[in-house]
Amino acid sequence: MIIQKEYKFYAAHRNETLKDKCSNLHGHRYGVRCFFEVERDGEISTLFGEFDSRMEPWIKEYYDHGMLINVNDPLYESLQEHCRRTGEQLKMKLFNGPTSVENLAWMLFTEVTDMGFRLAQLEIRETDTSVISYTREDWIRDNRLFASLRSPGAATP
Ligand SMILES: Nc1nc2c(c(=O)[nH]1)N=C([C@H](O)[C@H](O)COP(=O)(O)OP(=O)(O)OP(=O)(O)O)CN2
Repeated sequence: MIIQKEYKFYAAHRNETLKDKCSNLHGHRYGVRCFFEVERDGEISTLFGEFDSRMEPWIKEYYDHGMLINVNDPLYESLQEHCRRTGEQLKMKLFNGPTSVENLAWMLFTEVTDMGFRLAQLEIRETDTSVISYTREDWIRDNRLFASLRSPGAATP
């Protein structure tokens, strides 16, 4: 059985590897739709609130009103320097590669799995017109790819 739950967060990012408008610092309202695989145990399976009580604080702490940033992006060095100089603590979610929605999907799939939930699929909406569907098979394939490259697509927090 599948339970769908939807979450959202607002974050800044840029994709410095794309030499177009996407390399400008900008923001999105990211939509995250989770497809949780659950087993019925009597009247119900997993309470909706069990998902929310893990997912909502996580998204709020690590993603919401933060900045997704590739540690290899020269901007990251400048932001670190800014934090050192001013003492400000900017919320940055670190990626070991471009902050593409594909890498975001891998990162979120890994984190949700680490929480103990079993995902069949994630859908990530970046814009009004662009949504990616990321399945368990995609995640397994990416894990193999990143292991062979010895460099994960995204860093854990
Ligand atoms: N495969 C991917 N393609 C693109 C990604 C991505 O992560 N994976 N990201 C971007 C940009 O970051 C961009 O912010 C979104 O681009 P785009 O859909 O072109 O933006 P629009 O303003 O045109 O959105 P509309 O909703 O169509 O107005 C680009 N591609």
